[in-house]
Amino acid sequence: MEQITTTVTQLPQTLEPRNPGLPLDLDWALSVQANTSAIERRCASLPGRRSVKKDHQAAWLARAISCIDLTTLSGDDTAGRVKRLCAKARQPVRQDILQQIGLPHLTTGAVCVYHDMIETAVTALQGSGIPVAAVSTGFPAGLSPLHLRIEEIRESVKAGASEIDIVISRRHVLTQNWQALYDEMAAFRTACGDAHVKAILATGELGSLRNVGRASLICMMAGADFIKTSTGKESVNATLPVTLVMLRAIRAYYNRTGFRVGYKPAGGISKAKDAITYLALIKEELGDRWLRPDLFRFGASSLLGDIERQLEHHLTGGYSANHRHPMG
Ligand SMILES: O=C[C@H](O)COP(=O)(O)O
Repeated sequence: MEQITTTVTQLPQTLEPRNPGLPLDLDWALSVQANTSAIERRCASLPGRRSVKKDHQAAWLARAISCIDLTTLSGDDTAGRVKRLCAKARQPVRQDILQQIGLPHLTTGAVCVYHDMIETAVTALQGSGIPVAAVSTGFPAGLSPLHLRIEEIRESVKAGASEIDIVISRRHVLTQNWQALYDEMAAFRTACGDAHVKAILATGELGSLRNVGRASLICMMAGADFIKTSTGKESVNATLPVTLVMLRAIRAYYNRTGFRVGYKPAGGISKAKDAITYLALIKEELGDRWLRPDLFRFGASSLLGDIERQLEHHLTGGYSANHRHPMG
């Protein structure tokens, strides 16, 4: 596969104007269809067809690291675990490896935590420029009262989160109540203020790829900065078919409005080779501009460990044991 051309250190930070959203265009949303068998065929051919040449592997893996929202979302999270995670975000790979690949200042894209851990993460990341993302709005089910979900966003922004990962009400999609979905998303966006908002669709619970495509468009119309597949807690999380549908919705939205919305697959992505497959699909569907942390993130708790092992293998020829790459 062709090399990623710019190195991570040369990447500009956020350049994009924020997506301001549009009035709800129901005709457009309802025109979205999804040919499931064609989508599945295209995705099935992808991992075998795309192979990254050895020389380019380190650049692709480094790019993947720069796009990780390094995540811990467990009921037993502690300040100690979050601090260790933040140290890992600051220095995701052994320093000698970072030196060898010429990226001594490589960091992850963000750290993603529950509300209670925001202040700990903000303090631990001070001076690094790494943003803190908080999951919000009654994550993962999103079934608490709307005014409390909105208040939760405000509290998380006040606590220092600069990115808010909201969950949509799946029932609005399942009952085709697109106006309610649009209004909810618009209210979440307003509550976020200057913080960027990622709309988690929980695609494994939306019933069909067509619903995924329609919900993607509606959330973008209501001002989402990113659309994200999953909470990581559904029984089916990020998949390539869902990714293809969401990327095409992002492309359609860009073609019509000129605004670039970001994409975040999340849940169950734990292997370096899978990360490269995702990057390759983004490159094919949206182009290089989307392969940067302001427009692309992996939501992942254990992907970094495997990438670190693969980088080490690439540079030394040997694999280290998993326990040498603890996450938190
Ligand atoms: O948003 C991130 C996900 O919750 C992480 O899921 P994971 O633990 O399967 O990597």
